[in-house]
Amino acid sequence: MDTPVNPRGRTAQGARPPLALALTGVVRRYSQGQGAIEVLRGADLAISHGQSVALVAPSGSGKSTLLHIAGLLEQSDAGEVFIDGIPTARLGDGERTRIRRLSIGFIYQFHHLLPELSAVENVSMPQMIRGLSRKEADARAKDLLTYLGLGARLTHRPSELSGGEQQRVAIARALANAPRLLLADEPTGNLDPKTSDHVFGALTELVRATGVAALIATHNLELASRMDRRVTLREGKVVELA
Ligand SMILES: Nc1ncnc2c1ncn2[C@@H]1O[C@H](COP(=O)(O)OP(=O)(O)OP(=O)(O)O)[C@@H](O)[C@H]1O
Repeated sequence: MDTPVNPRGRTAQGARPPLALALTGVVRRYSQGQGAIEVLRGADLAISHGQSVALVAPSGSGKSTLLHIAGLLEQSDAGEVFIDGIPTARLGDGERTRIRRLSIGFIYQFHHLLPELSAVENVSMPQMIRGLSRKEADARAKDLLTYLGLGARLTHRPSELSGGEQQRVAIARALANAPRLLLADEPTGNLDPKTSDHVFGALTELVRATGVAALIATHNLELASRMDRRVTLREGKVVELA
């Protein structure tokens, strides 16, 4: 079943606000050896503001590809990606980077924190890039980290934190600029089951508290059941799950 998408998320009367994310007819091919594989073959997906969606699909089906395209980290070969109603396919790199910085938070499986910076500095950095003063950025970073239970770890560097703590810093960093859309690629994939449950709990709580729209790839069905919707990838298309 293909999801019918009205990318700007409006009713016939034009009353509703734009969707946080809409993908329409997204195609992505990679050359492999002599030939090419088509990973996404006209994928459609619409996510409203405040909605959380789990992406549960087999390894190699294209989850990371879809997330990278939705996060404007990668270009599609065809189709359109609307962020907050803005079509992005024809934008240049500078404009795509600007939208990404303003509107999108990304959490990776491996936290990708800067090793030489403390927890607070890692979370302050994206805010300062956006133009906030160090004082304002640090204040928000401390609030977020404390909310995530890291109040006693603010000045620790990543190497001084556990895997679960590092991933909570990565969650705080992704939400630091109050994005409209949060994308996460197996955010608890490298954690043990108990830590994974704890980190995912913190993530879902923060998603609810901030009202950010979220698309989270996970192999964990129990964690996926806590999201508003579940989707999968079948033959390069997004399919809604029960
Ligand atoms: N840069 C690339 N060049 C060539 N092929 C690629 C590239 N990136 C991904 N692929 C291929 O596209 C397919 C989908 O990859 P992708 O990483 O999106 O899958 P995934 O569902 O995220 O997998 P996993 O759950 O194992 O991380 C795979 O067959 C992969 O080999």
